[in-house]
Amino acid sequence: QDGSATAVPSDGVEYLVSTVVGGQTLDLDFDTGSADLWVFSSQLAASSRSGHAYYTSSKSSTYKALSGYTWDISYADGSGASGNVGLDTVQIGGTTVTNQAVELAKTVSSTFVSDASDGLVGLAFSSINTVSPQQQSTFFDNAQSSLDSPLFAAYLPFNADGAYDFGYTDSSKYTGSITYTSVDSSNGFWEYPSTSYKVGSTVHSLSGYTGISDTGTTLILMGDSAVTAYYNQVSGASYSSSQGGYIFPCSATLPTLSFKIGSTYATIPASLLNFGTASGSSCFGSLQSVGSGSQNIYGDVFFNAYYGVFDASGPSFGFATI
Ligand SMILES: O=C([C@@H]1CCCNC1)N1CCCCC1
Repeated sequence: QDGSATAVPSDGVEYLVSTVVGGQTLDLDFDTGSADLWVFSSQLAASSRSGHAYYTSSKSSTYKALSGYTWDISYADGSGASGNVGLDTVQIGGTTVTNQAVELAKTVSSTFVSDASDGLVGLAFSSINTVSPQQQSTFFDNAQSSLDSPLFAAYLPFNADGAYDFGYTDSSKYTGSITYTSVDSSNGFWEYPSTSYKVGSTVHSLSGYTGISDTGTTLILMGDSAVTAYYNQVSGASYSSSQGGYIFPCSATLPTLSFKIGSTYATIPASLLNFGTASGSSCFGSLQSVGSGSQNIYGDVFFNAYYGVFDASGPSFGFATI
């Protein structure tokens, strides 16, 4: 059944969605850049569970253990988690999946202990799920047959409650029309060509680059050529190793940043490109380096400006101004 679940911004880093797993309510981070649904669990050391809600399988009447199944995930930001696996009923908004693979954490890295989420719902393609010996399907893959349309959408307005819509697009959440581009899912991501960007009105080529729509990443991460070109246009900008990225005087005038999603530019307004105070009168940029490779990562800052539609028929990715 179609449904919508509220996404609440949490300390500007992530959006959390209240999710019921085997009758137990957890605040989970919806991550279109990975494909594991994992939760803080009673199997974690008490020190790792501190400050978090966690799932206890023995308290669920619908839990079924998958004996001998394990999972172990490492994210590009250096964080990670691992544990064992069972099946249970998962309810998100009005959409319920029975016998969803629920990955119970036995270990989580320190960033997860300090972050607000009680786990993640992976919404990338099931081909990159880490469960062994048999890969498991995502909540979205399992839900598709019960949805009017095989799609979900992310509405993540800046500093305000948003939503994830399952099975339909909600025209009250965007203006104008949704522009779609074909997705190449061969790497397991919602990935598409992204071969040009603009700093203000100046056009630059990004030959061979792709973009990945990742609601689990906070910022916009692009190749070093684009990041350098952008901050060259910001007076007083510099890379700060202590702050871990580009900073600039909070009084600086910022240009807009646009990048192609397929053949259509998405434009991020200057207001969203200042992520906030780094230290004193220095502010931290919402555009940072992805490091090596030719995959740009378009995270929550992108979704602060655009309603994002993840359509499994095709597959395709669509976006519309919010
Ligand atoms: O590991 C990640 C991110 C980390 C933050 C949470 N989302 C997944 N990647 C981004 C997408 C390409 C592969 C690496």
